[in-house]
Amino acid sequence: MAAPRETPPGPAAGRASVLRSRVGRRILVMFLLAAGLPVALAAFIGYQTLVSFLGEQAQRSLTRTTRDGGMQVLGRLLEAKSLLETWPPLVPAGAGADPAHPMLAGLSRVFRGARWVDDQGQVRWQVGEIASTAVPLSPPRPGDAAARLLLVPVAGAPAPRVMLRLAQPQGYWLADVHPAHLWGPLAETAAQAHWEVREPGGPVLDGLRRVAQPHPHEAVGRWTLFLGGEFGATDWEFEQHLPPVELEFAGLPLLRWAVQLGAVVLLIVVLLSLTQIRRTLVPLEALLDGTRRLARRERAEPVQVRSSDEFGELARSFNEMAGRIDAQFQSLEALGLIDRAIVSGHPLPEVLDQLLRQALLRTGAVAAVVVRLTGAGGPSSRSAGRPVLLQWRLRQAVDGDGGRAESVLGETERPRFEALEATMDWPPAGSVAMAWQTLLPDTGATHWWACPARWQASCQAVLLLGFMKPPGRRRRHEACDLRDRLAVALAAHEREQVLHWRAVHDDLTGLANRHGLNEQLDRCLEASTASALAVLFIDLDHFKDVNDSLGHEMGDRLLQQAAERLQAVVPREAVVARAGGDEFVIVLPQVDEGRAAALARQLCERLAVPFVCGGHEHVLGASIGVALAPQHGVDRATLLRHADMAMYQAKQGGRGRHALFAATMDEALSERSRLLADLRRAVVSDELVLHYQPRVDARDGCMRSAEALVRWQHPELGLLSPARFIALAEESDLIEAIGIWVMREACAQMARWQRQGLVLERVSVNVSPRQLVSGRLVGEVDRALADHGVAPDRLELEVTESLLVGDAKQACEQLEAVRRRGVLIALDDFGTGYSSLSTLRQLPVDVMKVDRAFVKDLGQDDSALAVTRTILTLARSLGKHTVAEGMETAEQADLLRELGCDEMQGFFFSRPLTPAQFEALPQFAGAALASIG
Ligand SMILES: Nc1nc2c(ncn2[C@@H]2O[C@H](COP(=O)(O)OP(=O)(O)OP(=O)(O)O)[C@@H](O)[C@H]2O)c(=O)[nH]1
Repeated sequence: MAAPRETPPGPAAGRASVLRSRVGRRILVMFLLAAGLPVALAAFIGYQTLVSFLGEQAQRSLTRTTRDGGMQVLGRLLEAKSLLETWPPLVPAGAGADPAHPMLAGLSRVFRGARWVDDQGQVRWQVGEIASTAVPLSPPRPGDAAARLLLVPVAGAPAPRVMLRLAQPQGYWLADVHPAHLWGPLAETAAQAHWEVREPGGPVLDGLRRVAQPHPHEAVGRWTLFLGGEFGATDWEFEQHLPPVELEFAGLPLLRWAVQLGAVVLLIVVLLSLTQIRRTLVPLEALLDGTRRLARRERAEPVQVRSSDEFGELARSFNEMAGRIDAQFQSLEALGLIDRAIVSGHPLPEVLDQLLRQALLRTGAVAAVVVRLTGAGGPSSRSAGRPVLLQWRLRQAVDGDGGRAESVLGETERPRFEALEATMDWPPAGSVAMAWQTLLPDTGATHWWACPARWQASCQAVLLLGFMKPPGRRRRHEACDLRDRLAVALAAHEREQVLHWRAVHDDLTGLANRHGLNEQLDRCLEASTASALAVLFIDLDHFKDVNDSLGHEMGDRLLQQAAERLQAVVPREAVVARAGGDEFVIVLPQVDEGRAAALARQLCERLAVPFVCGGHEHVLGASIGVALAPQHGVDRATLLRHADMAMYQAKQGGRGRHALFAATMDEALSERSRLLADLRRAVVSDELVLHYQPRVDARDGCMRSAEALVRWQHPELGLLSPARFIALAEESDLIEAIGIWVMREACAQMARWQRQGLVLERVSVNVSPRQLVSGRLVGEVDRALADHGVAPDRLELEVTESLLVGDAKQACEQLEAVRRRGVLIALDDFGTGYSSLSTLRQLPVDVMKVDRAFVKDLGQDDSALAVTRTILTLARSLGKHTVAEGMETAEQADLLRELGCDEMQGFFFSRPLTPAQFEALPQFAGAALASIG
């Protein structure tokens, strides 16, 4: 293929390009070969035939002239013979003496010499010279021919002498034939040819001058002269050699003629072929150029081929195809622009406007309208569920602004739109004008075509196109393409909206999530620079218990109910969000402190109303912290943090209430966070220590066991009691790690004492309900006992009644498992809880500890004595071992002993002691402790 050229070829360029085109050259060469070869072949064959014919002719003529030459030589011989015959047999008198005798003159012209020899062999007469030495002078023998030619070689001569012997009645003639006379006829033509005369196989006879260098291709004419009859001699062979020049010259005109003819033929062929090639190539070039332009996606100019043959037909088809492809390119380009706008997330109105413009341009419509049927404006929109006349554009203002009314159509329009398949003349002619048409300016359309844009089987929208006359198939096809884009654009927009909605909303409650809260709070803060704004941080009280006791599903339902209650209470303009877990945040724009506090109170009351879930009532309540902008903060983070602090304060203050943020809270909370961080470090860096408080047998005052109590040796604050950090640990989940550490350390200490020979029956440690919730208690107990080689019955675990609030079943199962190993379980703070007797009865406990609240009033308050008695009686009736704690006086000890308590513990006997102090107790050896208080 020819290399692509940039300039489009005109007719002149088309002509010039005939020889530049490879195809053109190839065809031309083919034509030339097709015509030239036969001409050349014919010329060659003709020439050869002619040359051969002329050669034959020449040969024939040569043979003829050779024969003529031979015949002339024969004539000379005959002349010589007749001359001798006419000579008288006797030498005429005086003849020999007179050299001017006319006979002698004739004789000397023919012979070089002649001699008459008589019968006796006497030379009677001689004229001229005869080479007598070389001549056999023998007389003719009888029977010899009268005339005889003799060839007499002469030393040094180029040819033998030709002698003629003629017998006469009294003698004979011997004459030496003059070579000039004999070979004269041949010598006349010696300028063009040369002759050779010889006897067969003999030497050359003629003695004529020879061409020095014979021509290699000379022509030769041969003829044999019979001499046997007349002269009794051997035949002479005549050869005439002629150079070939004459023959070639004879063929030249023909050659010239043939060349000229061939040239004329070739010229005609070239002209004809060029004409034909041009007729083929010019349309081909035009088509090729058209194809290239099409490939370059340049605007398709029709290919100009003015002929009615196949090329004309091809050009017409090509133009048609190019037109279609061009239209498709443009369509694809337009669709590509729309696609790009969709993919790059351009705003929906922009995408729709682009689409409507293209609809007008590509379909020839005078009006293009989008009616949206689904998702129009989101669930809260006034148009929800009703068709919306979303956007339109008219041909008469294609470059101006389009219309974007978002006009909501009547509910009755929906079924009409939904029932649509792509239809022409919709609504049918003559029907009442549709409501949507009245919302548009005058479009001038006489026919409407509706294309329903479906997405996942639901009709999202309808693209309505108004025409002046019914559109053709191609235009309808274009409309369908645009309709598909419309479906995609709307679906993408909707998906975007859903994704955004999901990103800023909480799935469970439908409220704003933390991201949504951040967005909206920022927006409110921007809008309320001048006015006040309140942030309410709400945390449900003891919500975890609901989860633990009823499961997460119930917890979820309860969160939903709480969210509904919040929304029902707050004003319309408030933002309600779920910040996470059981935490909600309400942003109240334009409220003062009093209004915010009143609303917080109202919310507390509302949330304190029991929730009904799963057929049961649940009392929850909430703690609310209130922070106000601008006095408590002007940015989102500060306001939320301060509201959270206030909420914490409300929790600390007893829950079910609200608290307004105060600057001091910040201080307290900062300290709390510092302490929490220190505690986290303390657990891993051995800052915790155990002190042991002896427990004394009420009967004999001997120390039987001890309670391990944790202390924190803070590097800066000194030794801290559990009251300073256990609550913090409980809130932060550090309690489990602390509980495990306490149990392991107590076992380790027991093992050390054991190795020292110090005997203690049991050590008791406190177990947090959270240790039971985690489900790891049994494993940790096993590991602690095994690691330190302590018998299970030397360990006692103290639990509180609060374990029954959560998943009591799981807690009891774990305690039962521990108990089966021989470890004792003590119920701490017995009497302060609310457990029913039947529940208590089922608890897997061995020991019941009477709370110090009852013990401390013994001897001062009769009711305390009554309660303590009841508790001890109850415990005994259940078969439990009893321990009373908080013993501070001897009176209390006496009373408890009287009431039948098994063991006692308190300052009266001993404060909690370090291991070293504990080891130093003399009672460790079994003495009564009563005396050491
Ligand atoms: N059902 C349910 N529970 C959740 C969800 N998100 C968090 N929680 C639980 O909600 C509880 C919130 O814990 P806290 O607020 O610390 O516990 P609380 O019992 O309310 O304690 P106070 O706030 O001190 O009264 C945790 O147990 C979480 O596991 C949720 O989406 N659904």
